[in-house]
Amino acid sequence: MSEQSNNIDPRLLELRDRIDEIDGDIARLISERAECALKVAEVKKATGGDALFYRPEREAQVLRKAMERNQGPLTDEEMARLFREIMSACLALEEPVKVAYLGPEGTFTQQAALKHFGNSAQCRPLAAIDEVFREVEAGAVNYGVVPVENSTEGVINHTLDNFMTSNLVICGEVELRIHQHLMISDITRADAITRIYSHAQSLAQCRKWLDSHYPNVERVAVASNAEAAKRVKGEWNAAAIAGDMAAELYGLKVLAEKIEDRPDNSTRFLIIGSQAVPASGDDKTSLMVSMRNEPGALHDLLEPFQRHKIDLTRVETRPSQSGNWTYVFFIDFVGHRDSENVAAALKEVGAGASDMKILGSYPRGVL
Ligand SMILES: O=C(O)C(=O)C[C@]1(C(=O)O)C=C[C@@H](O)C=C1
Repeated sequence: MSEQSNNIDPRLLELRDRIDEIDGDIARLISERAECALKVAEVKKATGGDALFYRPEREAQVLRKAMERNQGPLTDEEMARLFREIMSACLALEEPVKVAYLGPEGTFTQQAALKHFGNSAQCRPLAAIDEVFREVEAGAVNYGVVPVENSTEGVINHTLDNFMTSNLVICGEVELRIHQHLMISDITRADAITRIYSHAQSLAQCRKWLDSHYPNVERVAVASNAEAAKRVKGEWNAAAIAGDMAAELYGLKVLAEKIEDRPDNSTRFLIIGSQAVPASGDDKTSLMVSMRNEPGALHDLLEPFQRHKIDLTRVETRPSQSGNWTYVFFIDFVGHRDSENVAAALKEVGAGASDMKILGSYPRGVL
């Protein structure tokens, strides 16, 4: 026995033996679970047609159960995160899911993709939101991840506009707490910063902090936070505002942490795909409606939701691409399109609208 293990407290040795035993049990059970997933894949293949290995509604149920069952001491979120990874590995055994996200690597959208699909998914960065839509439409990937709204800065219009012309459906949502950091490279002189790079939304989310700490420094908007981090690598007088992943990916040093003006700063992302998702038991629906431009039109549009006791979670207006002074409303509400009250409300809204498109019903974000 080494000198070191001679000195170890016997209580610690005993506890570690117990942990080894438990790990053995967990490993056996995970393997058993993976065997089950393989059998599920066999059943799906035997059913024929377009076998759907990834099941968003089932995944949401598994994660919710993991949280409900949890008795501590781990938090419900930690427990669900562990199950998220187990399920991601099981799905990869069945068939790896291919996901495109708004890149480059190191963006918050990549973080959202990993949070939603786990580390066993095959994730690929694309340069623009339109490209993510296009790759999913072309079938080059199974799903796409795009940002849709930020709690400080509002909607990402580009994503909403894509839905006007796309036939893809929303299959899920992910919410991410966004922490912005000021970062520099190893050649940057921290006392000589004259330029700060970031995405326009991130610069806006840190406006007050920048006003008080770097009032005279030029703020340069670039295509993404990861792009900002990349640029800083070669510049001695520049800093970037980006998240943890970008700092790690480009080996940057964080000079100031969590500089976002609002501590509850978060971004919502959508999972887009080509197949409608059945009800999971706790779902949301997104809708796109165009209305004639008349007094009371918005009231008439929203009235059926109130009558059928449906909770609206968001109403957004965008100018229509087809004509002057017509508007398109993006509406999110609680409930699945197959449930009775939602189906009834949708029928009435559709009858009163000049156009209506259901963008999808999908499980409410669990993690
Ligand atoms: O239940 C299924 O349909 C499965 O394929 C199993 C499983 C899981 O590991 O629990 C794996 C992937 C699906 O996305 C959902 C759940």
